[in-house]
Parts: sequence; C-alpha cells; structure tokens
Amino acid sequence: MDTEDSRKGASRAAPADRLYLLLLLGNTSTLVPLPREGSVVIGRAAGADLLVDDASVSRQHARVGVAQGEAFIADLGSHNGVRVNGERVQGTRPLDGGDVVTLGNVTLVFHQGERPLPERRALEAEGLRARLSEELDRVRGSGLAVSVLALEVESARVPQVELVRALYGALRLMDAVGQVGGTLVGVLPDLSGEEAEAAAAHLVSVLTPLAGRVRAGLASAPGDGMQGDALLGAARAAALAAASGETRVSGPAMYRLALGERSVVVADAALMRLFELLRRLAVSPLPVLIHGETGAGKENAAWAVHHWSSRSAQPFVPLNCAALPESLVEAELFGHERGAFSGADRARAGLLERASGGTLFLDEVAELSLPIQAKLLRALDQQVITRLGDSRERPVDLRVVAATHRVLADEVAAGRFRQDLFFRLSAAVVVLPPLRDRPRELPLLARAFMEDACARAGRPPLHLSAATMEVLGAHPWPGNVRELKNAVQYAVATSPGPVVEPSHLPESLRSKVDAPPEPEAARTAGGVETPKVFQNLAEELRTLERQRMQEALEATGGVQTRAAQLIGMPLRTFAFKLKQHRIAPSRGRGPAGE
Ligand SMILES: Nc1ncnc2c1ncn2[C@@H]1O[C@H](COP(=O)(O)OP(=O)(O)OP(=O)(O)O)[C@@H](O)[C@H]1O
Repeated sequence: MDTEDSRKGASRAAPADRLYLLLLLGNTSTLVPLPREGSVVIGRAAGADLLVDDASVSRQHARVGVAQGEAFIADLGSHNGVRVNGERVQGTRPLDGGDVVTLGNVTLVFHQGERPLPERRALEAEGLRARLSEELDRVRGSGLAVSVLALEVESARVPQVELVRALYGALRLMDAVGQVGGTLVGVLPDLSGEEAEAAAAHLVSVLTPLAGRVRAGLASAPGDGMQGDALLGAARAAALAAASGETRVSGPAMYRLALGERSVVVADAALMRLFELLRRLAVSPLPVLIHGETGAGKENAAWAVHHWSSRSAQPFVPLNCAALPESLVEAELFGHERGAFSGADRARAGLLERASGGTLFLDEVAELSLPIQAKLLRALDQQVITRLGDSRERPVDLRVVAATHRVLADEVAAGRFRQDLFFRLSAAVVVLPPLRDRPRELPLLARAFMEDACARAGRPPLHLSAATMEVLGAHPWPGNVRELKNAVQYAVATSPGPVVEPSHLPESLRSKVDAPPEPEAARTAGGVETPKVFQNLAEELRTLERQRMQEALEATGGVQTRAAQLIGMPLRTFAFKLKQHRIAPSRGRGPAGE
C-alpha cells in the first residue's frame, strides 16, 4: 500500500516540483502546466496567457503566479469574481494543491506535485468493499482507525470522472475513492474523529463548485462497527440525513428524516436509496408511481416527493381510490355544481382543483374504474377539469404521485387499466419494500414508535425484552409499518412495568409467529383496517415473482446473471420472465453487458 502523505496543507511548506491548473470546460478537461517562477493571466481576451472562451470570464480575469515554489491567485478586477473552494477572493490569496478555483462559470483545479493527476479511477463497488475489508483487517491488527466517507452529489455540473479527479487531487495517495450505487465513497485509512471530519469538510468544499449540492456522511471503524457493509450503510445514511454542504457524522444507525410536518424513520439501505431517489425525482416535474404493499409507507413516500418539490408550499391532497364507492369518485375528483345530482345542494371543488399548484396523491390508483381513468387522463393531459353539472373547463396545475399494491403493467395486460394512463403516471417508478424485507429497520422502527407512544402517554421509554424482539422479528407483517405501529402502541398501553414482554403484544401477533404471510388488508380512508382482501393466488405469486426480480436487479445494479443467482432462477428463465413481466430493459443489463 502506498503510504505517501500528499494531503493538501501538509505539502504547502515543501516547494512542489511542478504546478498545474486543470481547466474544466463543458465536458472537456485540459491540463495546463504553470511556470516554475512567474505568472499567467487567465481571461477571454486574445492577449491572455490562458485563453478561456466563456462569456462569464472577463477579458483579463485573474492572474495565477508562482514565487519561490508558492502559488497564488489574484482577481484582476473581473466582473464575476474569483472563488477558491467557494470563497470569494479579495485581492490575492495563496493556492494549495487540490484547490478548486471558479472564474464565473469556469472551473479550474490547482494541483502541485510530481504526479499531477494520476489516472486513478473510482473503484467499482466490489473493489471498494475489498479495499475497505483490507483496511478493517489492518485496524484489527494495529488498533488504528479507518473512516468511510459517503458523498451524495445532487446536480453535478461536470462528468463523474472529473469529480473523482478532483477528489483524488485533494486526497492522500493511500485514500481510495469508489462508487457504490449512485454515491461516491472515500475510504480514508488512519483517520477518525476530528481529523476525519476536517478531511470530509475539505472534500465537500472541493466538490461543491463542481457538483452543486453535496451532502456528506462519515462513519469510522472501530467506533461505528467493524463490518464493511454496515459502515458503508451508516455513512450513506448519515449523508442522506445531512443538509446540503454539511457533513453528518454517523450516530445511531437510524435517522428521522424531517419532512416538514412529518418525519420518517430510515435505517435500511434499500429505503435510504429509495428516499435518495425520491429527493432527486422531487425536483423534476415527473409523475411518480410508487409500488408497495398496504401500510408500507407509500403515503410517506409521496409526501416526501411533495415536500422536496417546489410545490411544497401548496396543498398535498391524498385520495385513497379504493375507499370511495364508484358513484362518489367522479364528484370527489372533479367536483360538482349545485344541483348536479340529488343531494348536491351547493357547488364544490373536487380534489383535482384543490390540489392545483400542489401535489395530488392517488393511492391505490389501480382501483379506479375505466371510465374514471379516461376522465383522469384527459385532466392530466390537458390540465383542465370540468365539474359535474358544469360545461366550463377550469385550468388546473397538477403534479401526480400515484401508488398501488398491484403490478400496473399486469392490470394493463388484463384490460383493467388504460395503457395511456399507465404511461402517464409511471414516468418514474419506485418500489417500496415490505417491512418483512427490512429486518434491520424493524427493531429501530419499533423503538421509534415506542418512544413516540411513551412520550404521548407521558411515561418514560419502555424496554423491549429479547423475547418480544424475537416475536416481532418472526412476524410476517402483512400490514407492514402500520401494523407494527399499532402493535407497539397497543403494547405501550398494556405494559404495566418498564419492560414490554410478548404477553403485552396484540394476540394476533403472538398466535401468528409461525403462520405464513397473509394477503394484504385494504384500508378505508379513515385509516381503519377493513377485513382482508383475498387475491387470486396465481396473481399474487406473479406479483411476488416480479417484485423479487426487480429487487434482485436493483441489488445487483442491473446485472442479470447475478440477479438471477440471487433469487435462484436459471438465467434463461430470468431473461424470459423479464419480458413477460415487462420489467423495463433499462433496469437491467443482459449477460453480455456484464
Ligand atoms: N419509515 C417510516 N417511519 C415512520 N413511520 C412510518 C414509516 N413508514 C410508515 N410509517 C407509518 O406507518 C403508517 C402507514 O404508512 P402509510 O400511510 O405511508 O402507508 P401506505 O403504504 O400509504 O398505506 P396504504 O397502502 O394503506 O395507503 C403511517 O402511520 C406512517 O406514518
């Protein structure tokens, strides 16, 4: 392993052999050597030493100079200013290796050293895990530390390769950068505590001018555990909970995402990725379709999209399409004029009108009848509605988030759902895993709900006994998070002492420890569980198969061979069923692409 320490700051005192500027313009990058002594003028005018053809750069914008091995930059009175690592330069300031300089919209990275830009690429997830595991072995042997830094980049202005280059420019040679899912991850040996935080803050400041918004999360071994995946998960969770430009240090392995008036508990890696995806989708105008079982948190996910969107100050209007009788749906959605039908004694705006400017959440959208689907499609396509009993069209401005526990593509194939509406709603599809597939989250959610229930009841937090945890862990949770929340609230109400034992849990839970998962329960609009809705078994199995295939593809980054292995399905069958289930090809790469 290379142990040379080239972290900036440490190297400032020693004169560098060569100094360079890396000019990033559009999708290209150019390496410009600096003189050993002297200066270059950067600008848009023909006389500049380094000519930068960009309207945001002044004719003579800045001077970069080298005197006695030390580099500096000066603003030559430019119109848009000079920034170093985001800070405006007043007059002259020294430059350190890895400093990111912005002149208007143009970015330069200053580098010093023998090897200006070693062609180091981001490691693939597997390589990064292997590297982390080596470092963890070293920690076991030496008692030193290793930190994992997750960097979530929201709106990169340059290609990923440039971000990685900038990171390597600011890191020591012993550090490694890799990519896990959409997250840039740094493995920083021998660093923990304040040193690791300082390194993280520096890297965020280096990336920010290139990447817009960056959030960082930090986890360190041995303090946060000695398992590579757990450390990665903890660092990514911390990054998700961090504000833009902030580094969040991993705390307990659970985060409450504050989403305005709601908060969501996130601990499972799949859920973290999902909320990360929702945050990205939120800023686009795309309609989002959420797949998930009842009580799995679909409404929370829809709320997250609304909360993170530019519509958050406008209404969020939920409608459970399964809870309304067919005769009422139309009036509820589109509104009515006075006298439109018997009992319509006054005019009333429908949900679409009320959601105008904000977000309409259509829960269980597959339950809408075909005639209502046609009207909804027209309203969404044309952004106008007509109230019942009225001939006037009224403009609406809608963003729709829809949810269903069914596979909508199958509903289309069966003729129960309009294909055009399906396409209209499913520009972005996210799959919310059921609680039984989030074993890491279960105890954390249980504790979080218990703390809330105890606080509301005005009693000190209770302790869940090991036996109770076992019962919770063995239950299949057909009602998902809602069922868990209800069970915990029940336990808080029935436990007389400080410890919750299995006998304090609802009877239904205790007696079903060994029972197979049940079909889903439908919910009424008021949140009250209604009798179980039984599905055709073949249909349920198809849904399950499709869901597992999608999850396997997501877990393997779209690599079909490995996804097929994960769920024990022959590759040819897997490939055949991808088509059968209409799983979009973009979700997965074929064996040839692996
Ligand atoms: N990650 C979470 N953290 C905290 N509370 C959660 C979480 N997920 C779900 N809940 C809670 O569980 C309950 C059910 O969640 P939600 O209403 O979002 O589920 P749903 O999938 O929309 O259900 P349905 O399909 O029945 O409409 C709510 O009280 C919600 O606040």
